[in-house]
Amino acid sequence: MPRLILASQSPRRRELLEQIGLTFDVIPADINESVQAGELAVDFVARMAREKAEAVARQQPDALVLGSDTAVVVDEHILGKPADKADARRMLGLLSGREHAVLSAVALIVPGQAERVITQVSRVRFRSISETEMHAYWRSGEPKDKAGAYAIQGLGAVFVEHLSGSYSGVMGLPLFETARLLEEAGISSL
Ligand SMILES: Cc1cn([C@H]2C[C@H](O)[C@@H](COP(=O)(O)OP(=O)(O)OP(=O)(O)O)O2)c(=O)[nH]c1=O
Repeated sequence: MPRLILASQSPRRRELLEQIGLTFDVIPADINESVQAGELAVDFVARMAREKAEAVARQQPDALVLGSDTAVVVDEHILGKPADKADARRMLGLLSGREHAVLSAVALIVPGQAERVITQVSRVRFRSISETEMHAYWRSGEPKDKAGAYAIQGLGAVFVEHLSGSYSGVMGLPLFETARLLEEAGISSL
């Protein structure tokens, strides 16, 4: 069995990949995560997932490497992780009382093969969030390292009126798409 590496520092991604019974190592990728002028959100997340996988594959040329990226998109805004409390407040204000998209891309590099990327799109509708709740939510510590300043798997679940798409994708690693990529490469969960 070839070695599988998850190119991520995210504890959520590690838990999700463990959920489908895979054995793997974790090596975080250190890349520049800024959006290029005029770049569409779908292109941005796919490029980030690819660049994370490529950065680790350069150090580990014999391994299969998975990279992933998640962004929350509302209107033309791509929301990454909030810089501080004011930024989290801004993001939650944009998400309050309406629907947004969560884009999660996963890239797989297999030695000697063309790189593959799948981008999964979910739609999430939030109820209205009051100013008091935004402050309380920030104080919980949860928004800090999450795209869009919320976590569907945590306290943020109370805002989620409706989800269509992939719960694991919103959390950071779409498992259906990930399993499909790995199966094509000969790694099966079952
Ligand atoms: C929307 C949402 C995001 N998130 C998290 C998943 C990701 O960890 C993070 C998005 O940031 P990313 O920049 O995609 O990932 P990361 O920096 O945490 O990890 P790495 O780049 O090393 O792979 O937000 C949740 O945990 N729950 C949610 O509901």
